[in-house]
Amino acid sequence: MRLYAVTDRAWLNGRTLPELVADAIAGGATFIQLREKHATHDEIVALARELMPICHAAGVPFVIDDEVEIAREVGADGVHVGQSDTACADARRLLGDGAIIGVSVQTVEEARAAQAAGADYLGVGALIPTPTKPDAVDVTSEELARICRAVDIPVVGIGGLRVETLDVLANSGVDGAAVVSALFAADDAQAAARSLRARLDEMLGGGESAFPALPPACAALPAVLAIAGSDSSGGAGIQADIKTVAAHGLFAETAVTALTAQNTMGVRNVLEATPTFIAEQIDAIFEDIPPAAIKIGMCPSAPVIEAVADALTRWSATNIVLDPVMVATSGARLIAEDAVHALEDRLIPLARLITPNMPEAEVLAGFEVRDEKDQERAAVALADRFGCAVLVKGGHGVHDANDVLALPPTETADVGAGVRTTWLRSPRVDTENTHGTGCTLSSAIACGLARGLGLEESVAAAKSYLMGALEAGLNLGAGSGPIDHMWAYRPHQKVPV
Ligand SMILES: Nc1ncnc2c1ncn2[C@@H]1O[C@H](COP(=O)(O)OP(=O)(O)OP(=O)(O)O)[C@@H](O)[C@H]1O
Ligand SMILES: Cc1ncc(CO)c(N)n1
Ligand SMILES: [Mg+2]
Repeated sequence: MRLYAVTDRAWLNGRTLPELVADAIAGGATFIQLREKHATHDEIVALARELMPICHAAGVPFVIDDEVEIAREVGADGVHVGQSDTACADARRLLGDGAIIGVSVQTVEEARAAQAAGADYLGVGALIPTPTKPDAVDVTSEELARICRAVDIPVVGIGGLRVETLDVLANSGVDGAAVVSALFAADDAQAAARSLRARLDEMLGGGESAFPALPPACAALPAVLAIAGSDSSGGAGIQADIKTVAAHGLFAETAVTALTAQNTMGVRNVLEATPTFIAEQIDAIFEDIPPAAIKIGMCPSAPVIEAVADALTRWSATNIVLDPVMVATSGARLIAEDAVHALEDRLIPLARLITPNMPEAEVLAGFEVRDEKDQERAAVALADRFGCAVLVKGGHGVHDANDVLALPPTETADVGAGVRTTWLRSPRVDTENTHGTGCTLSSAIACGLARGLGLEESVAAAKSYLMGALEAGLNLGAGSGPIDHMWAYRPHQKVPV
């Protein structure tokens, strides 16, 4: 609960709240509260449904201010209630033991009463005069310290907190800071979150404070199926897929297409599964736990591709993200020359989204893809040709790691228009350790789709997740090493690269 972000749409300036929340999380926000004082019931429900998957994709709890019924309706992780809102005990009765319930307090007495009523954390403030309350310091830093000493549950300070005023929390015993305009009025919410996190970790000690984890999985946990090759090094392939799906709090199922003897320096051998055995794996899965989304990775030969395509057609599978794996980061080929046609004729037509890197886009588009202009041209050409969405990834580019997403009319519901493109931009993380980034990204996108996110939001959330995994700075192996799929669950301490 180190950096607790309370949403406010007052300063959107052309951005969307999901974009701002994804940026805040990418910058280090660890808890999101949707707060809407004037929106209608339906507007709050719609906003919650957009924000929840983005939070859960990064392992961040999502609560709603005051609206207990809506929290129950959308399955939010909990609520935050004030002294004049629904009582904590009533909220607990409505939402159950697994919910996270926060209470606003201003005195030791209110704090003790909230803890006794079952609160999981407290919000204490306002600590700093704010533009809306220029003369009100409802709680002094001394009273804040007394409240922290009086209870055993986490406490966040709130009210007028920004990087310059965080010192008011020093030595108080709080677990974190709740901020509003410092994040949502900032020109760059991700940068603002980074600055706030850095100051808070410096002041309160690095790492995450103890805080209720996400509620236990509900019975209807969405399943994501990965049809891919095993990477013995654990960094890419089916291993990366399983880790990514688990990190998103979803249920991973797998159909293995091949075994590779591989490490960060290369692939020394490949053992293909038989087409029959691949079909048997997929049939077994669909007969029992049908997946909400599917990620297809390494399919090393035409017979394997035919078997996968036949099985997915047999099951009328949808929400398919196809990563057209051709070459590993180490440079080893992962598909037979003659299999590319089978990929184009049988698998791509089944996909909702394909995610070629630049070399793969070059093979599929039939022209050079060396810069962002080529990336966009290839994405549009492939979306036009196959009628699916196309994400041409920019990891093999020269400058930043910018990916371009081409959306066909079927994704934009704007049938009159042609293919629309949008860029997912991120700074290039200064690391050699990028093994499995493509596998991880495509699986994370499938997780977004499995949670009911739209395609653009799924790609944006997946990109944020991937950035965290890269920035964690894992440094294993003598070659291009793996990334940290579990970064969102670790204390936010940089692993020295
Ligand atoms: N150093 C980096 N910093 C930030 N993002 C990166 C970096 N390298 C790759 N990416 C991102 O990782 C994703 C995968 O891109 P890339 O082009 O590496 O795919 P790939 O070659 O299929 O990866 P893989 O090695 O898993 O096959 C893209 O979103 C890309 O922008
Ligand atoms: C098994 C497997 N699938 C995909 C990739 C792509 O990186 C890899 N290196 N290994
Ligand atoms: Mg790849």
